[in-house]
Amino acid sequence: MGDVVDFAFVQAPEHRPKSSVIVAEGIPLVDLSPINYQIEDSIPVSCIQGLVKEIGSACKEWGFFQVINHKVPLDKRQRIEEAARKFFALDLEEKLKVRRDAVNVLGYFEAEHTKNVRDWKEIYDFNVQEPTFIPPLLQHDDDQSVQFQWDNRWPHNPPDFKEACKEYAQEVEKLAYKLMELVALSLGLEANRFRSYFTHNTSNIRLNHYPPCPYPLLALGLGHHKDTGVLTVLAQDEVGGLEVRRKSDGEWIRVKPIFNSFIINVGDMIQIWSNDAYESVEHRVVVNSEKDRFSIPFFLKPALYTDVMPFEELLGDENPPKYRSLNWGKFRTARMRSNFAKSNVENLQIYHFKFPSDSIEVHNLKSVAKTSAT
Ligand SMILES: O=C(O)CCC(=O)C(=O)O
Ligand SMILES: [Fe+2]
Repeated sequence: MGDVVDFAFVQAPEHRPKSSVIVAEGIPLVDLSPINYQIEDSIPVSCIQGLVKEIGSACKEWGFFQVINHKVPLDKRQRIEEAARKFFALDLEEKLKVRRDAVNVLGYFEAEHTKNVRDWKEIYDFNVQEPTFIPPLLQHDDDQSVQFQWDNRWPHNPPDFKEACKEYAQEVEKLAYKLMELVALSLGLEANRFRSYFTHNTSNIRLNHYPPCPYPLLALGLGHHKDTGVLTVLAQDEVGGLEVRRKSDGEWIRVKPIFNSFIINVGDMIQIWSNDAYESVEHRVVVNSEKDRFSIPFFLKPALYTDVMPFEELLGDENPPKYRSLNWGKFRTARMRSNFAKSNVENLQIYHFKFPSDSIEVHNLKSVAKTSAT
C-alpha cells in the first residue's frame, strides 16, 4: 500500500470521512457489575432491572453501547491482542500461507471489499466452534455450485496464536450469551429465549489490522455496513476510528476508546427477531496516516439451520410481523458468494425479506432474485 493513490480504495465523495470529527458523549456506557455470571448462572432479576432498562434503551436509540465491568479477564484479551500484532507483523508470504480463498473461507485476507470499494485493512478470521457444524440443509440444497469449507487455518507463528485465540473466544462468548439474556429480558422475553439457536453456532472472531493510510480522507478502513449476525462484541485498541451512524440525525459519531471496555452492537438477526424494535445500525472505520489500529470483533451467529422470523410473543394486531422467515445458512451463503464475485448489485440484505408494504423494497427484492440466478 504505497503513497500513490490506489483508486481501488477511494470512496465515493458522499462516503468519505469528514475532516472534522464528532466525538459525542455518544453511545451509552453500561456498567455490567450487577451481573456476576462467572460465579452463578442465573441473575436475580431484582438486581438487574435498571441494567435491563439501560440495555433496552441503548438498543432502541443507538443499536450500540459500550460495557465495562464485563468480567472478561484482561490478561486473555491482552494475549490475543499481542498474538494479533505478531501475526500481522509477519512477512506477507508467511501470512499468505493461511490465506482464505473461494473454498476455504477462514484465515488471512488482505483484499476485503465492502460495497465494492477496497478496505484499508488486513484481517484474520476463525470460527469459535471447531469443527464447525456442517449444515445438512446446504448439502441437500439444489445449488451445489459453491461448497464452503469451515476449517480454521492456524498459522505456525506466533507459536501461541491458536491457544490465545481459543482462550479469548471462550470468555467473550460467555459475555455474549449473558448479554443476550439481558437483551431478551429487555424485550419482555424469557431470559433464555435465544439460547437454543446457538447450540451449533457459527460464531466467528475476526482480527483486524488497519495500517496507517497516506490518504485517510479518501479511503476507509472499513466501509459503511451493518453486521449481519446476532450481536457483536468488539474490542478496539486505544487508537480509535470506529464511527457509528447516529439514528437521531444520521451523523457519523466517533466511538471514544475506553480501556478494557467492549463495544456491543445489535446485528440484523436481532432486528428481525424483535420485529424492528431494535435495529442493526450502520458503522464504519476511519483510518489515520500515523498509527496502526487493531480491533477484534466477536460475531455471535446462530446455527446454519436456524429460520429467523419475528418472535410471536412480540406480535399482535398493533404489531404485525414485518419479515418473512429467513434461513440463516442460506442468507450467509448468499452473502459470502457475493463477497467473492464482485458485482454491481447490492448484497442480499434483510429488507429483501420484509413483507411488501413498501414498494421500494419489493423492487429491490426482484433485482436480487434476478442476479442471484446467474
Ligand atoms: O474495527 C472496528 O472497530 C469495527 C469492525 C467491524 O465493524 C466489523 O469487522 O464488522
Ligand atoms: Fe461491523
